[in-house]
Amino acid sequence: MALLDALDGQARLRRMDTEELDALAGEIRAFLIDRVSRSGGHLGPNLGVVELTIALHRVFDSPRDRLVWDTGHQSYVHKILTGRRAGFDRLRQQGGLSGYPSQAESEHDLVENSHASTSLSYADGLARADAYRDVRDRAVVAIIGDGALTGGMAWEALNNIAGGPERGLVIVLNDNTRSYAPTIGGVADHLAVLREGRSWPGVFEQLGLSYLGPVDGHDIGAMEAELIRARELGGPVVVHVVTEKGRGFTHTEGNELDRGHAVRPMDPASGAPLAASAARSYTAVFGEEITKLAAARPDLVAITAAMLEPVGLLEMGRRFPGRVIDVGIAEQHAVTMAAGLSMGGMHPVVAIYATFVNRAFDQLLMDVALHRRAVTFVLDRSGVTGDDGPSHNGMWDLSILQVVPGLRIAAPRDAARLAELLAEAVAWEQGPTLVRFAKGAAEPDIPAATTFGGMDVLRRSGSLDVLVVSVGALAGVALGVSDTLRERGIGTTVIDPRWVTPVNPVLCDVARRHRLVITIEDNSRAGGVGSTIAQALQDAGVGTPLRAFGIPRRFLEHGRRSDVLAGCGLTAPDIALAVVEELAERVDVHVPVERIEGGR
Ligand SMILES: Cc1ncc(C[n+]2csc(CCOP(=O)(O)OP(=O)(O)O)c2C)c(N)n1
Ligand SMILES: CC(=O)[C@@H](O)[C@H](O)COP(=O)(O)O
Ligand SMILES: [Mg+2]
Repeated sequence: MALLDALDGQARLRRMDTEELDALAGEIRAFLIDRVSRSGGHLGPNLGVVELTIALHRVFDSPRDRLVWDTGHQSYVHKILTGRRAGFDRLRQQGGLSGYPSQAESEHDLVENSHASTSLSYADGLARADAYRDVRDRAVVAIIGDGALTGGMAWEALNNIAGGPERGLVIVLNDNTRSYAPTIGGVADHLAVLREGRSWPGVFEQLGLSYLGPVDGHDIGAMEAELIRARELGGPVVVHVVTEKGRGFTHTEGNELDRGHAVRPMDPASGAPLAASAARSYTAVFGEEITKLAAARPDLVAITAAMLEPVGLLEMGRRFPGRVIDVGIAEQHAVTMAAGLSMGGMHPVVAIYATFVNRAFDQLLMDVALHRRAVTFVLDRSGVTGDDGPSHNGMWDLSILQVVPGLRIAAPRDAARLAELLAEAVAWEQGPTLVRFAKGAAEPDIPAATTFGGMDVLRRSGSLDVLVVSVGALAGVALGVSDTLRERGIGTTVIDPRWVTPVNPVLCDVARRHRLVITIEDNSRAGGVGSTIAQALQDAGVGTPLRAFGIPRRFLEHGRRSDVLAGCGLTAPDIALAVVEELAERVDVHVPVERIEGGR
C-alpha cells in the first residue's frame, strides 16, 4: 500500500503519473476488498468507482468544488482520498466511520441522506446559490448512478437545470447498468443506445444540456480529459461515464444478482459469509408467503422499487414472471401505479423499505386511500435498521401513516404472525392494508396465551396493574418487562393488537380496567402507536394514564440495531425501571425501586 500510505492529500494525488495512478487504483481496490469483506457494506458500488473518484479528485478541488454523491453508498473511495482510510477498521460501527457521507467526518462531505435521486436537486440549489452570490470560481459536481436516474426527482431537477443554461453544473452519470439488478425502463434502454455511441442528440442534449461521453469509467486519463472539458464548458453538462459495478473482485464481478451491492462480512478468498444466521429473516418469510398467496390469487401482483431480492420478491418473480413489477427507484410511481392496478381489478402488493415510504406518503394518502383501494403495502426494514445510519431507519412509518383514513396497519411480532397478517391483509378488499416488519432474523415465535377481541394476549400475570401493549418485533422486550415487574409484585397484561391502527376499541375497554398503560414500539414516539392509543383512550373517556416507549424524536447515528435500540432505552430493564417510577408518580403505587438489573 506504498502509494496509499504516501497519499497525504489532493496535491500528491495530482502529481501522480499514469503508472502511479493505475497502481494506486489497485491498492485502493485491495484495501476495499480487505476492509469491507470484514465489516460488510457497499463493496460492489465502490469497486466500480475507484478510477472515477480518483479522476474527480484530480480535476476538481474538493471541498471548494462541491462533490454531491447521490445516495452516498459509493463514497468509500472519496473517503479514502480525503484522509479517512484509518476509519475503515470501524466502518458502519457505532462511533466509527459512516457508510455514507458525513458532515461531522469531513468538510468534503455534503449530503448525508441515503435516499436516492436527490443529488441533482442539491446541485441545482448549490449552482443557483453561487449565481445569486456571484460566486464563479468553484464548481458543483453531482455524481448520480443509472439507477438513481430512474427516480422522478432526478428528472424534476434535470428539467430545472436545463432551464438555467447560464449556470455551470457538472453531472457525472455513473452508468454501470445496474441498481441491484439491471436498471429497467426507457431510461436504461436509452443509456444503452448512448453507450453504443450512436451519435444523434440524445435526451440530455434534447433537453438543452451538453453531453460528453460515453467515456470508459476505468480509464483515469480519458475521464480527466472529459471532466476538464466539462469544468471549462460552463453551463450544465452531463458526463456519461461507463463503469463496472463490483470490478476487480471475483465475488462481486461474478455476482449476477447484484454485483455485490451490499455484502455481509465474508471470507474474501471463498466469498463465504463469516456469520450465517440460522433463523429465517422476516424478508424470507414474506417471500415464501407471498409466493404461496400468489399461487392461489391470480389477481395478486407485486411491485418493487429496484429492490427485487432485498425485499424478498425473487421467488415470486421466478414462479410468476410478469406478476412482479420492478419500477426502478420510483416509489411514488409504484404507489400510484398500484392505485391504477387496483382500479383495474388487481390486488397490488407494494414491497418497499419502510424509510422509503416517506417519499410516497401523498400517493398513499391521495391516490390509494382516498379512493379506498385495496392495495397492500409491505414495509421491510421497519424500525431501527442501524448500520445504514439515520436516513435508513424505518422509524417514521407508523407516525405518518396513522393519519391515513381507512388504512389498516399490522405489525407482526414473529414469522407465524407475519404469515397470518399478510394473508389477512391481502384478503381485505375494503381499503388499503399495510404490514411492517423489522430487518434481519425473525424473532422466535411467541404463541398467544389466549386471544381477546381479535388481539393476542401474550401474558396475564398478577393483578390488573399495567397493561403492556406490545407492537411488532419488540414482543420479547414486552415480556421481559412483564417478568421484571412481576418480581416486584406488579401485575401485567401483555397484549399484541396485531392490527395496530385503527385502534381496536376492545383495547380501550381493557385499558379501563388497569392502573397504567404502556406501549412499546420500534417507531418514533412522536405520533407513533402510543400516541394513537392515547388519543383513542381519551376519545373513549378512559382515564387510565399511558406512557409510550419508542424511539425519541431525533436522528439515530449508525450502529448495530440492538445497540441503537438500547441507546433509545428500548430494553426490558430500562422500560421496567421507568414503569416503576411512573407507577409511583402517576398511580401512587410504591414498590421497592432497588436497582433493576441492566436498567439505567
Ligand atoms: C428512494 C430510495 N429507494 C431505494 C433505495 C435503495 N437503493 C440504494 S442504492 C440502490 C441502487 C442504486 O443504483 P445506482 O444509482 O445505479 O447506483 P450504483 O449502486 O449502481 O452505483 C437502491 C435501489 C434508496 N437508497 N433510495
Ligand atoms: C444504499 C441503500 O439504500 C441500500 O443499499 C441499503 O443500504 C440496503 O440495506 P440492507 O442492507 O438493509 O438491505
Ligand atoms: Mg448503477
